[in-house]
Amino acid sequence: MTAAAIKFSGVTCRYGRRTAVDGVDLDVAAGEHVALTGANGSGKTTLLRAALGLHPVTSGSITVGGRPAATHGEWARRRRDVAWVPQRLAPGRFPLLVDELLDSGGNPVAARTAATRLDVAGLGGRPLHTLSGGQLQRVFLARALGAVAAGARALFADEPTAALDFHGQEQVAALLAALPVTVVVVSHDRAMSRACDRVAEMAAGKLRLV
Ligand SMILES: Nc1ncnc2c1ncn2[C@@H]1O[C@H](COP(=O)(O)OP(=O)(O)OP(=O)(O)O)[C@@H](O)[C@H]1O
Repeated sequence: MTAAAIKFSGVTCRYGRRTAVDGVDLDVAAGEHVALTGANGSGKTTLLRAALGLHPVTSGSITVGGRPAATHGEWARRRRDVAWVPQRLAPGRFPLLVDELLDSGGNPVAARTAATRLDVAGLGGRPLHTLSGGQLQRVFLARALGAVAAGARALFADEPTAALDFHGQEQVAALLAALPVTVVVVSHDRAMSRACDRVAEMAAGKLRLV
């Protein structure tokens, strides 16, 4: 597995007439770990979702390992290349079970090993919407670690420790720090920022390096 460089060039995203991400340029080197911080509503989630094709880019471009994504096949590859830990469960999803989610990352054995490490191994038969916030974050992370084992070259995580207890925050920061892939993690958690190589801060849709 080789880590992938990620390049955001002049990325602008809108919700209707509201600009959420405003001309963001960010180069993340292969294997680098970047913490993305900034006030609530400053555009962090939108920026990562845009890189995964979950929100449209109004202008600019995002490449992973030098590859843009435009066609259906290219987006499918992008989602294999970038493991994703979302902030919360998307509304309106059918009642997926924990085991089904873990298996969907591409390496069920690695995902279940990660689930054991993250203390959620016993939840396999439960529908996702019945989990607590912290349990759900651990399950999403276990799935993403399965995706990395299956060959993902980067991992994006959106506030993966927000619902975790103090021990969980330290555990997840250490786990992400040890990953040999490129990591971009949205976090308000200082332990996570310290564990990263670099901190980038967003303010009102724009990015500045700290
Ligand atoms: N579905 C949506 N429809 C309309 N506006 C949205 C939507 N999602 C986000 N926004 C707006 O886009 C802007 C950026 O939101 P985003 O969720 O990217 O911020 P964030 O930095 O991740 O915030 P937080 O730290 O609170 O998670 C905000 O002004 C927000 O209100």
